Amino acid sequence: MRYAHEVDKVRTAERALMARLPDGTLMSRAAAGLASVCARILRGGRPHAEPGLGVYGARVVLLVGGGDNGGDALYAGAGLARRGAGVTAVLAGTKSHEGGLADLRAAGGRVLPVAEEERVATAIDRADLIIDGMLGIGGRGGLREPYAGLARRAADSPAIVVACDLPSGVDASSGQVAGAAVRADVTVTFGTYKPGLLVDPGAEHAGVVELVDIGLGPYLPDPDVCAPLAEDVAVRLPRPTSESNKYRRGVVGVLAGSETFTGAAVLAVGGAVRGGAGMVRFASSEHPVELVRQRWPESVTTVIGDSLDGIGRVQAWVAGPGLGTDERAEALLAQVLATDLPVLVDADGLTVLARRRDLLWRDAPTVLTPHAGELARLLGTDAGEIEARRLEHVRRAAEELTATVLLKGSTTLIAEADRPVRVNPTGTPWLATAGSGDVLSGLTGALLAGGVPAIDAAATGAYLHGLAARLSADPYGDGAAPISAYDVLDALPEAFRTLAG
Ligand SMILES: NC(=O)C1=CN([C@@H]2O[C@H](COP(=O)(O)OP(=O)(O)OC[C@H]3O[C@@H](n4cnc5c(N)ncnc54)[C@H](O)[C@@H]3O)[C@@H](O)[C@H]2O)[C@@H](O)CC1
Ligand SMILES: Nc1ncnc2c1ncn2[C@@H]1O[C@H](COP(=O)(O)OP(=O)(O)O)[C@@H](O)[C@H]1O
Ligand SMILES: [K+]
Repeated sequence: MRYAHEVDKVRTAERALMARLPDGTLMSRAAAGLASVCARILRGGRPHAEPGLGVYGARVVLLVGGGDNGGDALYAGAGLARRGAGVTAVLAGTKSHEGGLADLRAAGGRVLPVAEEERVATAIDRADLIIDGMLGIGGRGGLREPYAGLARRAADSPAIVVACDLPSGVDASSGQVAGAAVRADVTVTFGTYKPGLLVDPGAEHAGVVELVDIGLGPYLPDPDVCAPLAEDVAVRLPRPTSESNKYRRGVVGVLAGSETFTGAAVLAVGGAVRGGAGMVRFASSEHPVELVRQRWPESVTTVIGDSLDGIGRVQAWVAGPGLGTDERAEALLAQVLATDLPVLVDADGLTVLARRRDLLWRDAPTVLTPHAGELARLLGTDAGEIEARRLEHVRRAAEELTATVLLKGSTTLIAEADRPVRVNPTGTPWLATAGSGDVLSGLTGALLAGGVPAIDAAATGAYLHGLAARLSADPYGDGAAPISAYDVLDALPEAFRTLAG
């Protein structure tokens, strides 16, 4: 698991640790870690695997702000200068870290005030590697000048950009980017991950994130956000044993599709079948039932009117994809939510819930899987607001709607009240294709029916779904192609095997 802490918690932990150490110890640990990652990158090591030019003679530019983030960059630059790099520090703050500046000078580094615009521009344009040390966890809001101009210039330079602690302009606690911000190829972060490095839009600005241990671990409280690694997800996968039969593995009820929308039902049932359900019971009107029966003969289908009576026993429900939003859909959704079973609500089901939030007052687990537009309807705001502050909104939704909320998008977030928000690390932008969300709901429903707790089912579903999409869009890791929701379904067995193996 990668754990992330908000700024106030990082500061409290840093204070506790600093009180036990000689002055400057933490900064020198941070700077040493940063310098060694930069040296590795210059030599062509991971996470930049291209043949490197080496540290000796490399042109390194430090963008130095007025706070401790600038101090880290100056000390790291001094370290690189001692290994033979040509280091230029661009001083952009109203002041600069004195110790760091003295160390850089002593190591033979060059110093340029930001006001020397032409020389600064030339240095940035010719750099092999740029260290962004303008703002760290002390940053607030979008970058102001002259930082914003330096960030733009760095973006146009062919240099590799390495952010110190976090890309300047990214809000450390939320991932919000309110204006200009640095786009890094690599971010070297200290002590713990910051939520803004894992959650978009910040995550996208951070590139590959490397954590440097500065000894903060014992002083950190519970995390605010975490991103599971493959092994964290693998242990939660339900695996059939010799004791298993189709009922014990979990029966999923899928309430989806309508005379107008049939594809969503076929995909959601497919997600449930490929998600490892022992059995899928599909309830809908005539046309979708006919199509599901043809494509998934292994499912048990029932044509229903406006009642679910006679469907048979299930252990969890998936309700909503293609269901429509009329009174019948509302009545059926109400019946599903009146059960004492785990229920996942998606798509049209969420639109119905936006006008019938009272249906969420239940004791059994409820998982909601909105995209930003659907969540906006549920919370009475607009999608742009949700996208800009995804973390805040997914938390608010989990609390107000008393549900496990999986917010889809470029980084999928999963929230449940009083728990760290989980960030899904898999996926690809190629997944943004019609119908892929229906596959996710079926798949997650199968995990719920298999007895996986709601937050783990949602996190495992999102992980497998994103992995399947990646395996299908870019099977050899050498170039991606467009995929359909069906391709994601077809890649699910391989995603399971990859994860379990
Ligand atoms: N406190 C510690 O123990 C450690 C701190 N470290 C470093 O210290 C950093 C935090 O240092 P600071 O607290 O000095 O804060 P920063 O260096 O992040 O920046 C603070 C300064 O930036 C200005 N500023 C804020 N937002 C701005 C904006 N949008 N545009 C322009 N200027 C803006 C503020 O006025 C303030 O002067 C960490 O990110 C990390 O890099 C590391 O050395 C590890 C140890
Ligand atoms: N920019 C993106 N990068 C990566 N994944 C994305 C992006 N945009 C959307 N997705 C993913 O694509 C899927 C789309 O689901 P959804 O919006 O429900 O579509 P549909 O309703 O057509 O099935 C979700 O899993 C979502 O997380
Ligand atoms: K920075």
